[in-house]
Amino acid sequence: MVKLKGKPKFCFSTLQREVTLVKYSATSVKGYASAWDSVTHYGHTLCLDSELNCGLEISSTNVKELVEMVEFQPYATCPLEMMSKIVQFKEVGKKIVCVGRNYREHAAELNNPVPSKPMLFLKPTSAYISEGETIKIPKGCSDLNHEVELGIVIGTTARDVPQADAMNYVGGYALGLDMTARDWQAEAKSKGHPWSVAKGFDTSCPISKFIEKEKIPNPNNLDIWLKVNGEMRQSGNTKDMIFPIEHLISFASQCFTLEPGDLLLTGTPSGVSKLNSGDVIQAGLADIIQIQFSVK
Ligand SMILES: O=C([O-])CC(=O)C(=O)O
Repeated sequence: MVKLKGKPKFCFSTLQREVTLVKYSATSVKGYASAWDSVTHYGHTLCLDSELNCGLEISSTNVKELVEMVEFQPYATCPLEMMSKIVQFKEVGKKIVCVGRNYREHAAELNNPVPSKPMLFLKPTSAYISEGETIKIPKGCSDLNHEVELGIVIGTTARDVPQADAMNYVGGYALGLDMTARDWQAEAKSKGHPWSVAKGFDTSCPISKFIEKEKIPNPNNLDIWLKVNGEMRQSGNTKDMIFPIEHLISFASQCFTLEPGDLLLTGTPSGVSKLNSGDVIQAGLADIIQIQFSVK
């Protein structure tokens, strides 16, 4: 049991009820919790002690102490109900917005020009698979490629947001693969057709579980890598993105209303290569998360 010292000072309203944010420290994360609610928030289940309306019982084993009351945080304008929902972004999100050619070396390896503004395309959410499921080489595809990417999970509805405010709309992150039928993409490119089939087929978006926003203080400087059968194929850093996260969110929000749970995939570093049935893909984001998928 962790007890708050003194009276809560900072309150804000959610759709449900008035809550107070408190800050607690843990060995690995810092999180925010409501003192009068029982919510799963950033992966920690927090329960109100009914006797002490300033008390919190935190079920996570590594929470050490309550640090302080915190001031109103812009991202907390997302109602707590919604915040706990975006952890389920695969279920609640309505779209996957992808960015093409956001790393110079990747544009060069496929002989593509570097874009002067973000190049966006969409995948359907039916493309999602989670660990334990298999990437299926689509029938008729003879050149399935991996593209590892940092994903941004939108936390709050974003429309025409300026770059300076863009990070306030981030709810969290995920590590994703933008699986690409390269032969189908090449054919579409040559005919001036869209990439929907080459990029949006079933199982074309293997994705990690939700990563808490707090775990990534600077998403614009993160090692990102991918191995096939234990061999490193892609090894990059998000600092090499042509358009950083703030730019991408701002730009994308001028094209589409970004809604809570939507995913923005930020482009892939160089090293993409052909996959075969039986291959095993491992990918990682700094020391934050690793994923594994097999190909069939
Ligand atoms: O298929 C491509 O090369 C475009 C793309 O998605 C990326 O650059 O991440």
